Amino acid sequence: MSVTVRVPAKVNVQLAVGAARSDGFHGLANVFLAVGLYDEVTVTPADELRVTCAGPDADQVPLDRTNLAARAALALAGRRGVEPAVHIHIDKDIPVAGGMAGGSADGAGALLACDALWGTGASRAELLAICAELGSDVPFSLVGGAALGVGRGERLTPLEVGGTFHWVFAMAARGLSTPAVFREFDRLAQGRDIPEPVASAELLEALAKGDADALAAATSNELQPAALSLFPELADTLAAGRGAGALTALVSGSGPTTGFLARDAESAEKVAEALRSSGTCRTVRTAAAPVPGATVL
Ligand SMILES: C[C@@](CO)(OP(=O)(O)O)[C@H](O)COP(=O)(O)OP(=O)(O)OC[C@H]1O[C@@H](n2ccc(N)nc2=O)[C@H](O)[C@@H]1O
Ligand SMILES: Nc1ncnc2c1ncn2[C@@H]1O[C@H](COP(=O)(O)OP(=O)(O)O)[C@@H](O)[C@H]1O
Repeated sequence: MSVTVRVPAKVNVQLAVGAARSDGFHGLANVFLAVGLYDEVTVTPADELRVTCAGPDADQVPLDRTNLAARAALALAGRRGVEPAVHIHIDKDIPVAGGMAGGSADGAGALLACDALWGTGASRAELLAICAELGSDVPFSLVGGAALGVGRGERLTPLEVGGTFHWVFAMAARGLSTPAVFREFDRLAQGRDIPEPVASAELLEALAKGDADALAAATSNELQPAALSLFPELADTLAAGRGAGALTALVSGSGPTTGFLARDAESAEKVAEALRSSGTCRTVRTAAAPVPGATVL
């Protein structure tokens, strides 16, 4: 018997970043949108905990106990006094170290899958608490849709979305480390006053109305200058997408994946084609949003 869970990637339509806290994390106003690019996590009873991974970026995924899926299984088993004897297989389609929360998706997916496989019957609140221990982005991978994350991004309020948004994502030739991007943010912020991060009222209204033009006008990512400082070539990718008619172009979270909001599916295909022939990125994908969070198939 096995259980498979499908989990989406995310893009941050707003990422407001506060000053570094004493625990090393940064306070955020993080507006997440779940997008239709997915990893699938399958768990099967086995003699001992084992992780395997398939997909274009599989060689970059750790298969030891640092894998977020393994950590999720261990965390649930530890709390519930269950042996973590499970084979976790990840079918990976979300780019690795791309700023789209692929590892977080696998953590949330493994948690939900193990809960179903072992019949632990953990409450939603308990699952969310384990997710928050695993990483700041992991709770959102469980809930999906759209949400505002505050604290370090783990305290979520679901948001209403009044329509479908059409996105194009350009994957870069190499990854960017999230802690390195936050460190670069701190370096660039030295000597400046950093305001408390707050969600933009215009942005929340644009989401609620499903208004792509208004959303494009309101998107912002305060990690973007840091990501561009570490990976300057991303500016060429952003320019290529803008030139092809994207309503807005931004770095996704800590990057280096870049996201382009298009007016409709047809325009998204045009932007994708232009990015493919621009020679400024590794692969290009289109995806609609929002989509549900981790789901047992
Ligand atoms: C930036 C964001 C935006 O959604 O995601 P990515 O774009 O990397 O996917 C997130 O804040 C990343 O969340 P996640 O990848 O879960 O990070 P965590 O494992 O919790 O933390 C990794 C490291 O990032 C830094 N970090 C993370 C979150 C936060 N609010 N402040 C931080 O300073 C810390 O250095 C921390 O040690
Ligand atoms: N299941 C997983 N999939 C991908 N990366 C993982 C996983 N578990 C742990 N990692 C580690 O997390 C790092 C960040 O990966 P990822 O979550 O894909 O990117 P991001 O934090 O930029 O969204 C990787 O470089 C890898 O070392």
